[in-house]
Amino acid sequence: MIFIDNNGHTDPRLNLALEEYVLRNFSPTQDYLMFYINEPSIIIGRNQNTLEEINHQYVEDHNIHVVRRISGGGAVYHDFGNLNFSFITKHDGTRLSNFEKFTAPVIRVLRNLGLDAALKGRNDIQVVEKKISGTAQFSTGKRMVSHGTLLYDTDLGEVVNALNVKMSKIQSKGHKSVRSRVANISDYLERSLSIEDFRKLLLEGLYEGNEPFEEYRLTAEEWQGVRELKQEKYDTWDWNYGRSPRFNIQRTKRFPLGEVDLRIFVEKGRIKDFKIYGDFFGKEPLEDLEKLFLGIRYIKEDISSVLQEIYITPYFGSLPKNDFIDLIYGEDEEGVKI
Ligand SMILES: Nc1ncnc2c1ncn2[C@@H]1O[C@H](COP(=O)(O)OC(=O)CCCC[C@@H]2CCSS2)[C@@H](O)[C@H]1O
Repeated sequence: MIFIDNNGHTDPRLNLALEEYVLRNFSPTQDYLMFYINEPSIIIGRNQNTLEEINHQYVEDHNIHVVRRISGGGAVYHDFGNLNFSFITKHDGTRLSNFEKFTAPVIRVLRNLGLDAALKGRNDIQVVEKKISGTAQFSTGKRMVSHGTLLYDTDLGEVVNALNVKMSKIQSKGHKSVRSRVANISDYLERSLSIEDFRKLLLEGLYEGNEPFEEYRLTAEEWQGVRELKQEKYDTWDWNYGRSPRFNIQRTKRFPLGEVDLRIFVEKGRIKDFKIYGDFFGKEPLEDLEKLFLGIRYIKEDISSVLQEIYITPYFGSLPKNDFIDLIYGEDEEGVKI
C-alpha cells in the first residue's frame, strides 16, 4: 500500500480531482491510500440532483462549496472536523457496494480507541445507533475507489443546516440521500485528541502488522495534471449542478392579483420546458413569455437576467420582480427536516 500525500490541500475540488487522477493514472498494480480534509462543503453523489439535496440559500450565504463526486450514494457535509479516507485499488471482482472489506480496518482502529463501532445499514459506520461515517465506491472496471467520511469534530448543526433542503415539489429520478442521526467520534473518546493526532493514529492503525506504508508525493507534472482535471471538471457548474438527472418542478404562488401556477422541466441543468398559468398576465400570448426561459440555466442569475429584459412588459405591470424570481427559483419556508 502506498500512502499518497495530498500536501494538506483543503479545497474539495482539488482533493476530488487528485483522487480521480490517482485512480486513472497511477500504477494499475499498486494499491493506494489517501486522507483528505475539506473546508466547508457539500459533496454530492454521482447520480443526485444537486438542488434536491442542498439548502441553496444557506450554502450561498455561508460560502459552502458544492461539489459532485464520481462515486454513488448520498450528499454529505464536510468541514475541518471531518476526515476522509480513500482506498484506490484494483477492482477485486466483488460487487460494488461491498463495504465490509474497506471499512473493516477503519472499524478496527476505532474499536482500539474504545468506540463501539460497527458497519450498519448499507454503508454507514455507526456508534450506538448514530452515524459517524458514510462510505461510497466507484469503479472504472479495472480499478476502484472506496472512500468514506469520518465525523471527528464536525459542526453537526451545519450538517443539518446545509442539507436542509428547501426546494420542494421537485420530481426526479435522482438518488435521494438517506438522512441519519449523526455523531462525532471525538465525543466518544476518553482522552482528548486533535483531528491531526487522530489522523496519525488512524494511519498507524491501518498498517498495523504490515510494513509502514511507503509515502508518495506527486511530481510537479502530476500536480499539473490534477489541476487540469480540477479545472475541466470539478470547478464547473456543468459537473456540479448541470449533470443532475432531469427533473420537474411544480410551483404555485398566490399574488395580490391572483394565483400563478408554474411547471418547469430541467435537463442537464437547463430549462427545456416552461409553462406558466395565471389569469392576470394581460393580453399577450404567454408562449412568448415562456420562450424566453427556454435554454437558460436553472439558476437565479440567469432567471433574473431574463426578467431584467422583460420586466417592463405588459406581463409584469404590477408584479414585483423578486416575487417572480421567488416563484421560479425560491425556497419554500417549510423545508424537509433531517
Ligand atoms: N460527513 C458526514 N459523514 C457521515 N454522515 C454524514 C455526513 N454528512 C451528512 N451525513 C449524514 O448522512 C446522510 C447521507 O447519507 P447517504 O447514505 O445518503 O450518503 C452517504 O453517506 C455518502 C457518503 C460519501 C462518502 C464520500 C467519501 C469522500 S468524499 S464523500 C446525510 O443526510 C446526513 O444525515
